[in-house]
Amino acid sequence: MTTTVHGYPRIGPDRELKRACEGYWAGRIPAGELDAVAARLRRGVWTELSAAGIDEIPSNTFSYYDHMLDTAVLFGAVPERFAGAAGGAEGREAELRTYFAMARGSGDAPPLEMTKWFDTNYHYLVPELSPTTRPRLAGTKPLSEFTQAKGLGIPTHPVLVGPLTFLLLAKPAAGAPEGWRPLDLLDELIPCYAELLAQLSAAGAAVVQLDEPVLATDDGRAEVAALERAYSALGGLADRPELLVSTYFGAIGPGALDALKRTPVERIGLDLVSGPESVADIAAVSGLGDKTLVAGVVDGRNVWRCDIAAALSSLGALLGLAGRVTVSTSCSLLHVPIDLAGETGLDPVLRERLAFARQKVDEVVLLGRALSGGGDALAAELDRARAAAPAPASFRDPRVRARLDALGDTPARVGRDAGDGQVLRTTTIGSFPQTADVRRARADHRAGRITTGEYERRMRAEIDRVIALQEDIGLDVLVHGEPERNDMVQYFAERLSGFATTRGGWVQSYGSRCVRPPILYGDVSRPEPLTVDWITYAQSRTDRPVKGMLTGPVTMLAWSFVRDDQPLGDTARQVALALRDEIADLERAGIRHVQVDEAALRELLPLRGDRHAAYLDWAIAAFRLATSGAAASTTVHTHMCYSEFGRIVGAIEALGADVTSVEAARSHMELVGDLAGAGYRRGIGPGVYDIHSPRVPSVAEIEAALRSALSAVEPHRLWVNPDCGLKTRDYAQAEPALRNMVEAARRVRADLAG
Ligand SMILES: Nc1nc2c(c(=O)[nH]1)N[C@@H](CNc1ccc(C(=O)N[C@@H](CCC(=O)N[C@@H](CCC(=O)N[C@@H](CCC(=O)O)C(=O)O)C(=O)O)C(=O)O)cc1)CN2
Ligand code: MET
Ligand SMILES: [Zn+2]
Repeated sequence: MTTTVHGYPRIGPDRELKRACEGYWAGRIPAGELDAVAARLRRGVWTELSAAGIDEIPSNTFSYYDHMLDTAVLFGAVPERFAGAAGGAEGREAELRTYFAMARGSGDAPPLEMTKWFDTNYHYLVPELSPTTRPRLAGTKPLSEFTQAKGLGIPTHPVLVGPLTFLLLAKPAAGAPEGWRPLDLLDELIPCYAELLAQLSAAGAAVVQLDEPVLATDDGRAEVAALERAYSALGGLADRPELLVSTYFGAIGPGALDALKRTPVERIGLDLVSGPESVADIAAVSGLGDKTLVAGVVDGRNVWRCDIAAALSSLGALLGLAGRVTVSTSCSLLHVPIDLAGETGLDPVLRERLAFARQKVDEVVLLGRALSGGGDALAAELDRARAAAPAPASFRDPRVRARLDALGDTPARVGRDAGDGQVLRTTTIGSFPQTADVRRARADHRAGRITTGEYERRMRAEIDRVIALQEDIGLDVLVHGEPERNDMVQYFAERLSGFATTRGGWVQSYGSRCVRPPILYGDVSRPEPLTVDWITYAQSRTDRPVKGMLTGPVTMLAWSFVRDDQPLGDTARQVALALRDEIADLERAGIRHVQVDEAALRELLPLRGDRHAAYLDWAIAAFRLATSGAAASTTVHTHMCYSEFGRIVGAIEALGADVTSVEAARSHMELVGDLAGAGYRRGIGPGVYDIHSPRVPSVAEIEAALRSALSAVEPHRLWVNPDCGLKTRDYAQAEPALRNMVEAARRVRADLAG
């Protein structure tokens, strides 16, 4: 019985990669130093996995920014607009500048679009392909990382994004003919993979892992013929390593499984945690013959300890259905924090139930040993697991359960925001730039270098500044700027019972940006108001309305690690109840606008269409529970990130918010038309510029966006706002952008009036 993991976190135990990349971008460190940090981090991962006893160690799971971007660069898919991005630099420096320009933009060249990696909080850069793209093997990253590991005496299996996933996640570049699909490049891309496989084989790689998570989606499942063609071609090569096609984030279904079975690939990886029905699928295709099943039984997406007894019994059942079984994680460990060891502040009762990446590696190794007949270590581990098994009674709160039972289902609220004669009202999404001073104040407070009083004084000073600035810019509905929040989810988790937060449990969200997802382990309740002091302080500084700012139930769940002992919908209701109480307190304090962010509503949408309705049911019910207590005179706002809303436009109406702000800058206001088409009758704030890029939009382009939105929505329903919060920008970008936005709204209003 052998063991492997599909991938490992790449940011480093102390977010070394974040600091190195940000240092390089700011010109503080040269390319050579960045590369040296990266090489040390890779070595750290390989030696750790090797010392832990993992048999088959992955390589090329490292990335400076994102593995989809790496793959685009590897196959020469660098859009023309980045041709000048190297700016006269040469060699490695030129390579890195072009690479980061694709991720972050440079000069007039906007970056590649960024979007969610399946249903995770990781974001990838979307490759742009067109019929004129000529794929070629243009890079050496997988080969050089393999060689680096080999030089350390560690044989690894290089991991590549598979051709189907790469092409199905790519988008047609602007100007590609209607009806053309990136998948049309498959036959041209296969020889590039073939060339790479030959190189890896020559360098000594015995196995190569090709990741095809797209097979867990409806789009992927529809491409079974392409799947078979691709892997028959790669499998048919004379000169190649063994191939592992690894799939995750759900079952791939008997169709795709049978297709893979017909190809010559030697190994198939299945995620038995998100797709337990895979076991039946394997039986349905009469087993995998002499192929190896790489069985993902240790959850790579959540932080709960593996139920070793259950994992053993499912592995046992699989032994007869494949030539060999390799124990693995369900997916890459990219999505969990690195090590529990540093989290000494956690309640021991909870801590005992947790496993981060490093602990999951041990679980995989333990399962491998157990199945190879090493029973001793196992007996102790089984005892430990049994002791931690049922959730302790202290994690339950009967009062919360009784209140929820009594409330039952709540209808959508009947909003009344008719604009009061105002049109094209201007606002922002909530956060203002998190300056170095603000973050330093928080770090100083945490370390005890400044008192709570001093910390609060500094945050109030920041709020004063943000309010004064918004008045000066001329915005209509103001925000307090969220300076007191380390993160829009963690801030609330730190104040709600039932959540635990970590000191250093960082997980990459995109590029150098990381989050510490809280752990939602017990019944949720609100010991005291969460935001009322900050919002009422902000409101006391201005005559204009200030929006209260809350994070919605779905987003709290999506960006936390959530208990798995009850349906997500039940947990969401508990969070919603706490928010409902908070909104009541905000209203009592005189607040007239409340925004409940559901940034992750789209993200948590199940990958399979047949599961959408059930998800949307509980997601909408939770939002309604949170907001339906609000008075008709309160304007309830919500905000959602990302423009792919096609499948949830109907749900947006059902939430019952008076105003919905969404990302739309990149989709040219199409969303406004879609919403109108789906019968949405409430307020809409299509983001009029992209905050993810440092570029300052011109008045003219914002004006054009507003005019195009007005073709689908009446002026009193149109709100004017950026497409997301400003926390990742600095004031040098945020302030001129907001001034241009307000000026554009003024011009369009003047036209409407005249
Ligand atoms: N949870 C979540 N998911 C999300 C988003 C989001 O806002 N939150 N937004 C979307 C995009 N994703 C994002 C994810 C992270 C960040 C982000 O800005 N992260 C910050 C960290 C935020 C944070 O937790 N800040 C803490 C800790 C900051 C920190 O690193 N402090 C230093 C010291 C600070 C100093 O001296 O300057 C340290 O601890 O070492 C704070 O402010 O208190 C970062 O990586 O830099 C932005 C967007 C989608 N998913
Ligand atoms: C990622 S959605 C962000 C919403 C939040 N209110 C902010 O402005 O930062
Ligand atoms: Zn957002």
